[in-house]
Amino acid sequence: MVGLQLDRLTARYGSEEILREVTTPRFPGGQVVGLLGPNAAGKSTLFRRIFGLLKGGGAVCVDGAESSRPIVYMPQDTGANAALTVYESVLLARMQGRRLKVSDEDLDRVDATLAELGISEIAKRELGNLSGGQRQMVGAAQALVQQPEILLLDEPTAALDLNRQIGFLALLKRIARDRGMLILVALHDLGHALRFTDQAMLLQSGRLVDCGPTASVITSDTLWRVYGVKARIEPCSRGVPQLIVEMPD
Ligand SMILES: Nc1ncnc2c1ncn2[C@@H]1O[C@H](COP(=O)(O)OP(=O)(O)OP(=O)(O)O)[C@@H](O)[C@H]1O
Repeated sequence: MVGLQLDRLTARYGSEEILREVTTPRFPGGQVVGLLGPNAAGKSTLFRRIFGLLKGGGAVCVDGAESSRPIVYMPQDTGANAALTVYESVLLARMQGRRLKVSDEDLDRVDATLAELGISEIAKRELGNLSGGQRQMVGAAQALVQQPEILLLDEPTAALDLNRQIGFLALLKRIARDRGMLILVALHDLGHALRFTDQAMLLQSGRLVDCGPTASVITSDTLWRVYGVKARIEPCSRGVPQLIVEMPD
């Protein structure tokens, strides 16, 4: 099964150093790993660096991959080519790096991905006419249809309503477990992170300040230190950890 480990990764924009020697343990396939941290902490930059869009020091170590291009990245803003339908855009994403000839398996995979994400009914709509949430789901479909071994998702739930946020994150957890995929997902909702991620990486000003099982990373102490928020974590009646935020004075 695939694994990913980051070894002293750095990245800069011009002369400004953004990532400062980010080193992690090996994350194995089958897990969902939350990438957490305040605005401008460097989450998107880390994804770009892992995916190879940015160069820098250190190493992205992938082991156990079966394909030559195991990583797929869904950026925060996936953009929209208005001339394409949803179906065409997802098929186009599927064909990236493959032979030009579309097979029945490719078409089946597009259908299955749209169905899995609950967006089959908008397959024939043009991208330019979609709502923000619909566009975000299509972006997720474009990423998942490629059947990556490692998937990097940058705030994939930011435009989704509560029902779809929960449905989508639960789906990610199932997909990771069932297909042995490693999913790294940047999230601002720490309650969702507690519920849906196995491990978490917490970034602050380009440094990894904590990494490990999510419940050990999201604590009253780190919330105060990193986010400046007073909060406590308590299990609900079903034992699921809940984040209870205190109002600022
Ligand atoms: N193309 C760029 N050129 C120069 N600086 C950039 C560029 N992209 C991002 N930055 C800077 O790098 C830092 C990290 O940005 P990044 O987008 O990685 O943060 P983030 O943790 O994803 O933030 P957010 O939660 O707000 O999306 C910020 O200070 C940002 O202004």
